[in-house]
Amino acid sequence: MSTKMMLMASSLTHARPIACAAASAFINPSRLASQPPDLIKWVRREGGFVHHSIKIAYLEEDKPNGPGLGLGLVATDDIPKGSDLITLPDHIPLRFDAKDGEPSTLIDLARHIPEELWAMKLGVRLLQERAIRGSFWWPYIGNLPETYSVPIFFPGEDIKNLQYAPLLHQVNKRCRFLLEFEKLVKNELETIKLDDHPFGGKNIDASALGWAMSAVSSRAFRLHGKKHPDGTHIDTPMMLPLIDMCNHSFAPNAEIVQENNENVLVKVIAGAEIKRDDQLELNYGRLNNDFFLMDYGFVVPSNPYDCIELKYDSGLLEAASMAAGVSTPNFSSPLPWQQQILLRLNLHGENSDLKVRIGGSELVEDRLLAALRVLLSNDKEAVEKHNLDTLKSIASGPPLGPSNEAAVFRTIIALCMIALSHFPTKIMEDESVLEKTVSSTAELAVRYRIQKKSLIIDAMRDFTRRVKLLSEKEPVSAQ
Ligand SMILES: C[S@@+](CC[C@H](N)C(=O)[O-])C[C@H]1O[C@@H](n2cnc3c(N)ncnc32)[C@H](O)[C@@H]1O
Repeated sequence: MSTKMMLMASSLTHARPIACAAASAFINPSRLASQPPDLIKWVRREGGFVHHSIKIAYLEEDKPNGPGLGLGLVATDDIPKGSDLITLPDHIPLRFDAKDGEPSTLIDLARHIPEELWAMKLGVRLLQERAIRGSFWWPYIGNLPETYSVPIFFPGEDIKNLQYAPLLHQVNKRCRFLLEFEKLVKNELETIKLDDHPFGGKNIDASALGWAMSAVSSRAFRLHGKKHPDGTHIDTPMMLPLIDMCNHSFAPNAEIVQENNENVLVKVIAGAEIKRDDQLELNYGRLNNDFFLMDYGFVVPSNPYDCIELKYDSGLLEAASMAAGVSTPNFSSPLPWQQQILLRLNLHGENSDLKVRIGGSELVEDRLLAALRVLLSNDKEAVEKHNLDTLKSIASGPPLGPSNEAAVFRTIIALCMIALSHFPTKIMEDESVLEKTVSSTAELAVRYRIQKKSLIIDAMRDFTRRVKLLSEKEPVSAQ
């Protein structure tokens, strides 16, 4: 990683007027208001419903996956499955609703935000409300954390400590965007009259923008917003006060339901029986740990959706197949019929998508599996007997025979070994780092990289077991 990137990242940790406080405050992030307003009372006063057996509580639980849970919703009594827990009327969620055709500096600024950073778009809206004295949303905003444990706020050294190139690339990209956007915001607002200033004349720097982007990425939900003329709905990211106090679980006991009711926009119901003192948990989605860390600031241990990303590259595949003892010239010069299949897999050609995944419950991305099966076979007729779906499926057994399948799995094991060798430290060394006293950001970075390495090792184990099973069925040659 370049020094430039570390500098950029660390520059976001500077606290300025509207800003995100230093990364060291992650352990117990305080709220924007020193004495935050009562959010439950506010939601009820505004016509929302909150189940009488719910409270907001500080969860001291020492989670081994991040800086702690912070606040959460907890049941003060047993709640039966199916009960309504929270309902919010339409005017409570905070969204970026540009009125058609109406000129606005905020809309002009939002035009410069790439689609993938949608959280920044809603983030500028949040900053606008944060700057308004007496904003309708202040009871909500005052309850937001002052800091976020996302990598854009890590000191440069701890970004480096993540050790995983695809994530470093994403963090770098976000930091670069924030610094560029800071300049653009300054330019656009330099000569604006105070009355038209979207942030009440306040200075908005990269740190403030990063705070807002993280507040949104860690708390917003995508719901059906306005209707298209054809009746379908536009998915709109919204901040859902109080509902966003629910923490994440892949086995949640609460669910978000969108109503077709004029007065209620969204509600949360008990998806399972909830016992007294249980936390109310929602599923944030089938995300890998890169997204959990970048958007939410924590990692999920043994996350079934975690994976590693590789570039489909002939040099890399050649090296892996050679290490696996199954080398073939087909990776660098595929035969014309093989090339046709690579085209259909979108691994060849102009608009190809060369990012492929290994690990997690999917084990190996289906496109990579099919490509390896095809390239490690010289039997055109045998390949053409199968449709693409069969070639992509790991569950349907070895379509091109056990020895082809074993060669494929060995190549994947070698790819895993190459990926593992790119991490500068071993898991044992990482674990010994965690035994020492380290900063919360260093700890989070080390926990993240341990999870990445563990998933690679798990995938290698799984494929080794599969090779063994295949060799029990039929003696497998090295070729
Ligand atoms: C939607 S908010 C939930 C409320 C939040 N705990 C708070 O204090 O405001 C999401 C944030 O909660 C924390 N969080 C949620 N689920 C978690 C989990 N399973 N493990 C660790 N932290 C979690 C993370 O900081 C995340 O960014």
